[in-house]
Amino acid sequence: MPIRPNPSSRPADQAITRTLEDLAGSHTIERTWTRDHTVWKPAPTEIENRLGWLTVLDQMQDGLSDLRTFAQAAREARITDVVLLGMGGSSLGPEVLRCTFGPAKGAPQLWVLDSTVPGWVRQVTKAIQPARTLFLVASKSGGTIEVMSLFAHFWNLVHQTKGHRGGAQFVAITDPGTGLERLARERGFWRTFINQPDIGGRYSVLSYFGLVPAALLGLNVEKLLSRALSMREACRHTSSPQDNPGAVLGATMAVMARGGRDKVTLLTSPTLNSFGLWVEQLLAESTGKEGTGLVPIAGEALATPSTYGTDRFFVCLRLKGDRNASLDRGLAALHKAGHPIFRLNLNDLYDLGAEFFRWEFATAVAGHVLGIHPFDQPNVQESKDNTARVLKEVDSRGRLPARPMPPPRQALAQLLEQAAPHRYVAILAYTTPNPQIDAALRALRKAIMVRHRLATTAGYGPRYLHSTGQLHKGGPNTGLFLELVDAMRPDLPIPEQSYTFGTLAQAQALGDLQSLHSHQRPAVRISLGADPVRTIRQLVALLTPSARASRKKPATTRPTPSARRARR
Ligand SMILES: O=P(O)(O)OC[C@H]1O[C@H](O)[C@H](O)[C@@H](O)[C@@H]1O
Repeated sequence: MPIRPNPSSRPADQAITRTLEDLAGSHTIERTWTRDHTVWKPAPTEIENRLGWLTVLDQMQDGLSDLRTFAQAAREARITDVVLLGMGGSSLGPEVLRCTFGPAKGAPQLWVLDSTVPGWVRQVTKAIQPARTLFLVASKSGGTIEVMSLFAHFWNLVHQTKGHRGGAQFVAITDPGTGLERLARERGFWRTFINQPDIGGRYSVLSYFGLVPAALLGLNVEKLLSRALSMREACRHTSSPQDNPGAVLGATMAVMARGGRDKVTLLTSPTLNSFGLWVEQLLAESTGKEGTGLVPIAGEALATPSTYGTDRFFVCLRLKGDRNASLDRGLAALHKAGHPIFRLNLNDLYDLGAEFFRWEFATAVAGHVLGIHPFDQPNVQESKDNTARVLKEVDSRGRLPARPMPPPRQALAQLLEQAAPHRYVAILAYTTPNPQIDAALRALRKAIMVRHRLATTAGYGPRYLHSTGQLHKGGPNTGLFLELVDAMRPDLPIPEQSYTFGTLAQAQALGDLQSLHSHQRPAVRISLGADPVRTIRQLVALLTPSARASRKKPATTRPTPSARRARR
């Protein structure tokens, strides 16, 4: 078994074995492969037309030479940069490939832009030479507000640049018959990749949505696919699901969650750090509904075993030959302390292809075991509707609705007084990432984790809305939400819109806050002011008692009645 047998995990091992036996008895794996929707729900809605990821690899294999020719043509056109405009399933897989592999020699640099925060948009705008950049407009639905706003911005920019090649600098990836497909035709895009429509965004990394950027990065797409294909074959094992790597991971995650260990905590070799961005969307959006779900914890600092509560299930992705010393030490300590660990070993970076498929299959299996629908996202729309309402208000009143924001100290205290075992803190940062912000957010997570022994997540807004946002509202009511909102200065107009990028980002933050409150989720909003790094560091300081103070009084927080209720 992948879980180390020790006194604390033995009952869990038995439950996993029983679950795998049940999967065999109910023919769940065979029925998954024959696309039987009753594996998940009695009605076929958003199931029978969402299982294309099981077979898309074959179509992609047939398209390999086309992808190669396309990437070669981009090189010959002396493209220096590729900017991908997409959200959620259309951006996170490419972001993982970008961070993990980087561009091959002679290949253009890839920028993945999945934000409306003006500073972030400006950062990418400044970094590229518009006349020598290719824009990948990636959207399954072809109408996502962020993507269309970014498209309008870069379309304008390109057309204001000397030597531009207009529509020839744009490529679309979308489903058949979308508004984006039409737009691409009307504006004379270089190329449109029409994706198989029966694949949901978060299961699309091994389709055109992931493989077009992979080809442009100069990756060996054939090798990536062949690893995915091997894993797919392994995931066909039906008679003994214990030999099916996807089923084992899925059943284990679900059993662990049912037993209270619902924080799937990803620990990786340093090179694989970004993998969590993709897994977060897959697990959270697929399973975070009907008041249950897996809570993915990625990018958290590895800490001493006593810092973790009994709600953790660790999954380790270890890359052979990477700088693994600290990971190995941390794992050994966790193992000794009796924490359950599931280990996955990658021989080289291309094994990522296999992992993508394994996790997709595992998520579908976990969905079955948890009894939820792993292919819809019922609560994502609410925040979009709220954002639209806020924007309408801006249109009629000429400004964003005023909302009192308590001082940071008060807001943080108000949120964290509800800390209790099994809860988690989600930091939702509407700002522009840079190494200082990343470091400050990491420090904030660590401070919360050490002081309150809680799992933490951190996501940039509006990116997280298309990733963990579903879980926040539809999953277990155990999250404490800390929205950190940038001043959005200087702002940036969106061509042909009455609102700016800054207003859109603010409206998204406000819209999501309203959704969280309407689901009775504890959520506070803190303004990051003119100096976001400083503000975040101040929050860290509030949680980190000075050495002298901590000698006098141990840092404890008396749980409030609502926190006590949240305890299981
Ligand atoms: O690819 P698109 O249609 O633009 O969708 C982008 C994202 O939108 C929504 O938020 C969905 O919840 C995500 O699953 C999806 O990946």
